[in-house]
Amino acid sequence: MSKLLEVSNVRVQFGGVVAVDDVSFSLNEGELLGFIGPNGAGKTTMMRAITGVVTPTSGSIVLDDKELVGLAVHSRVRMGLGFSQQLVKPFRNMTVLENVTLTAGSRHTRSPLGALFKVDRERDRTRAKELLELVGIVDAADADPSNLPLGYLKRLEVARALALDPTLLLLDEPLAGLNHAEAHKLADMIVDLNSAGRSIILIEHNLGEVMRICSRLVVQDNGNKIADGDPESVMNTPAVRAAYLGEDMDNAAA
Ligand SMILES: Nc1ncnc2c1ncn2[C@@H]1O[C@H](COP(=O)(O)OP(=O)(O)OP(=O)(O)O)[C@@H](O)[C@H]1O
Repeated sequence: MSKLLEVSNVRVQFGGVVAVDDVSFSLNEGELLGFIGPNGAGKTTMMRAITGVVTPTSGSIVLDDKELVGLAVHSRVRMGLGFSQQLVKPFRNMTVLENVTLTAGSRHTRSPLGALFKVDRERDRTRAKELLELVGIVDAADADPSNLPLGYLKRLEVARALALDPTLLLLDEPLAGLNHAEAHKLADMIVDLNSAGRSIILIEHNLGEVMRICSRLVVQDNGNKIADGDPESVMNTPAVRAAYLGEDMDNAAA
């Protein structure tokens, strides 16, 4: 299996806080990797280092044999990176379909204005509709996102990430705030995306779903990587159990 992403010795420091401390891991093509750890472990910071929102103090991040560090976010998106954020922030003055259409249009241009002009392009609309069908919210295509429940918004966020047609999809807590049935359904959808060939890194606190769907886990605690391997042996690692002490593992896995 060939390597798609290689993160080497990445360190991110905010003033006196070392959020990510010399972390290395890799992702093979076609993998669904769970990236987990307790609150404040530095997971989102690592994701932001990969997307380019934060700049590592040191280290290297290579996607498809190309160094990402130093490149702007839009360049990384063009190179095949797609991501959904922890906090869902759709454009509220547009319908759900327009939100995804606009993102699909932004694949063709760097300028937000250019993307706006492309909003009516039939090709992007058709693609956007397909994606809404894929994530199961096509019934809300004409709705204003501000009227939608969180379960829909989370799936809208995934559809927007997919509109960029990424080689590597980074999902930051897509299941957060969803009830058991909604989380299960969205997790199944993530599996489907992966089965269709999409490589995925899933940052998630819902350990039950992570254990169910991921083929490998990387665990970060307090900025350090403490485990990397198959889900069962990782969760049985003493360092991982200790990291989650204080968090109720049974609750986390519920
Ligand atoms: N922009 C920032 N400026 C200063 N400190 C930050 C910044 N972003 C994150 N941190 C700090 O870095 C550490 C790691 O935070 P991060 O959000 O990456 O953790 P996390 O594992 O994603 O947490 P959670 O699971 O709670 O979302 C925390 O101590 C946080 O306060």
